[in-house]
Amino acid sequence: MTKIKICGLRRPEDIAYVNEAKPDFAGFIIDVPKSRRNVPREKVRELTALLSPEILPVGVFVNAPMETILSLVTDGTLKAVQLHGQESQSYLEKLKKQVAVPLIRAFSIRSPEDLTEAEKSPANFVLLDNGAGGTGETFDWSLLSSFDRPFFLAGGLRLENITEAVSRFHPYALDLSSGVETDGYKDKEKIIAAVAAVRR
Ligand SMILES: O=C(O)c1ccccc1NCC(=O)[C@H](O)[C@H](O)COP(=O)(O)O
Repeated sequence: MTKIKICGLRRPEDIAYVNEAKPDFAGFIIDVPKSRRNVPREKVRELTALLSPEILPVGVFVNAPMETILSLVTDGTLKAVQLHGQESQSYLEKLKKQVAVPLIRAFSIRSPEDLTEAEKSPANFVLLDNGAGGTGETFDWSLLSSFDRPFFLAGGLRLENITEAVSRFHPYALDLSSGVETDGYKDKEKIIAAVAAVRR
């Protein structure tokens, strides 16, 4: 069954919402000041401590120093890591040798060549997204027709299009952020409805 990740959690209320909805993954945008969903690394520990143990906390990083990631993985704060910047393949391979948690590499999909790159990635999972992340916009899904590895589908997913996304592409997981927000904040009812729709 397709899994679901709710990304961009930053308040204790957001954690209460996901604890009720029970998605598979909860994403935290860590040390990315340009994002309105930014959570400083010191606060991530407080938030993940409130998270229900069956939900996997994922740290989302943009060109972060590797030490930041290592400290949050080795102390058990994060159970998966998503690289959403311009991290090189050697950075990813070095990190992979040092952590035992799954690595998710994000790709911005604009052309068939982007998908070819994603297919070759040494990451445990790839996440196919639109733009730099958290844009609330889909990419051209028709490009996905021959994509051939398990993937997280991201970018502009919301209640109105997740059923189509699951039935057309059978992704490993869906990743939602803007689509489960109202006025820039996570919306409990939208989160609950999205998780229920994917589980159906
Ligand atoms: O959400 C952000 O603000 C963000 C900023 C910088 C890097 C990544 C970011 N989000 C990563 C995610 O995994 C989002 O859930 C994904 O891009 C989908 O976002 P949306 O289109 O808003 O559903």
